[in-house]
Amino acid sequence: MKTIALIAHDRKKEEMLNFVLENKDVLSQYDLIATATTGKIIKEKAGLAITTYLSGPLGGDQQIGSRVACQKVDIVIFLRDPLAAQPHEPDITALLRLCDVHNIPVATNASTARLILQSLRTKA
Ligand SMILES: O=C(CO)COP(=O)(O)O
Repeated sequence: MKTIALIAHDRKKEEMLNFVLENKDVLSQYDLIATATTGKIIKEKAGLAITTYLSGPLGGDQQIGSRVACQKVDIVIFLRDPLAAQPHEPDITALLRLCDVHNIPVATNASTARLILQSLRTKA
């Protein structure tokens, strides 16, 4: 089964939850992984099974980056907050870089994420 990583910064968590609820039918067919707080919200509010890693500022982006480097992640949906500085900015940059290194589709906003999921729907 293919794996999708879901990550959202604090001010993007509501948008992520709405996106997940909107696409629950597709997402439920994939293995889902997430950083801690994002995953907890998705588990509790959308009722989807999801493997969680550490919170982003504590190393979660790096953990997911290592899964990307090991070719264990097929799609990354990372709703970044472009208007707030993050203490772990280098980890975020590293994760996005690894997606490019390994040619993994990565969405950093909800519109792109919707387009990617649309392509999964047409494939199915
Ligand atoms: O900070 C994050 C991504 O950089 C997300 O971490 P949380 O899902 O734990 O809030």
